[in-house]
Amino acid sequence: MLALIVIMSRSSSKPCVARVVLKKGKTQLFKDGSPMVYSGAVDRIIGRPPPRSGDIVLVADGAEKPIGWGMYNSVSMFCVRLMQLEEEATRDLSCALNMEKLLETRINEAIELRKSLGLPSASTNAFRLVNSEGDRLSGLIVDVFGDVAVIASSAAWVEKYKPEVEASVGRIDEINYINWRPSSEVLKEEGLDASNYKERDPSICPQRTKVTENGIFYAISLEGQKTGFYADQRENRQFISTISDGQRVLDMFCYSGGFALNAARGGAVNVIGVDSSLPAVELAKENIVLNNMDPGRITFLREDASEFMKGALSRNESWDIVILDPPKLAPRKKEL
Ligand SMILES: C[S@@+](CC[C@H](N)C(=O)[O-])C[C@H]1O[C@@H](n2cnc3c(N)ncnc32)[C@H](O)[C@@H]1O
Repeated sequence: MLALIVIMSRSSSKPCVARVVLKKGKTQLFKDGSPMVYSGAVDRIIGRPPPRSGDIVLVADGAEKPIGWGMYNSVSMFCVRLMQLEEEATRDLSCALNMEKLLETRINEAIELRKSLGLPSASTNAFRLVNSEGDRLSGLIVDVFGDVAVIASSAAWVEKYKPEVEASVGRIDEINYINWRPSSEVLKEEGLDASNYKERDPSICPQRTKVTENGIFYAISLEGQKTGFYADQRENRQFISTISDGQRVLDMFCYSGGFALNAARGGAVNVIGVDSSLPAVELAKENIVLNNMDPGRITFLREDASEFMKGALSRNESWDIVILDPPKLAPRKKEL
């Protein structure tokens, strides 16, 4: 049974959902779960009037049989972000072709999954609640820092459904503040000019917050890099604390000092953190004070990584442990 066609025929409010028909041999990738339907995979689009950016569309195989539905974008190289596959819609019709309901369901699933992983826990109140494709919400990231949720949007549909996303996240008991952070550069490629979008409203969300992770406190600037904190390195940061006793440690690309602080807490005799960003280094220095650490054993320097390494080489300096957590070296093809 084709659940999506049944829904369409029953619902007078969705009378003309266009169909994006894939080229022969191009469907498996999407049936297997990749949500980004790139333009090169599309054979034709059926629908009068043709779909506009932000419309819900069906994605169909070469025989025009729907394999799922998603959000259309006429500008992006990903012309559809698949939101739900046909088989899932067949199992539970409640979310089929219904973005509001689907969003609420997916975000609730993400909350339950994190709870099953023990997040938040006694050892941390900083974690990624929604991880874009990983939680089948391509383009949406939600990080939780204590009672603040930072929402990073990198898809046009996320901006379109901003009120619904905020409402779903706002229903979480622990959350008192929401900070919306559009990824301007990526959204440009989605056809949105996000350069003048208002970010944090200081009367609604503070500029700073504080979290704890593995017994270390971190000041977070909600205007800082990405969402403000690299929650993904939690386990690696903790690992460093277990191998640092008596070691000399270099934390290259240190941001707010996470690896360095863990090394110092783990008994390192000397720790240096290096980052080219002044706000990052200031935050890292603030975190030394916040954690009552000995400033004689831990130093943060604002310097370019290559320059620092050239200097270290000429000074014949070496370390027992070197952590390298660099930014993307070639974020896009043209920079290769
Ligand atoms: C992925 S983040 C590091 C996150 C950090 N390890 C943590 O656990 O929070 C990469 C860092 O590299 C810094 N960075 C970028 N280019 C740099 C360069 N040329 N030299 C030094 N630092 C750089 C950025 O400012 C950013 O803080």
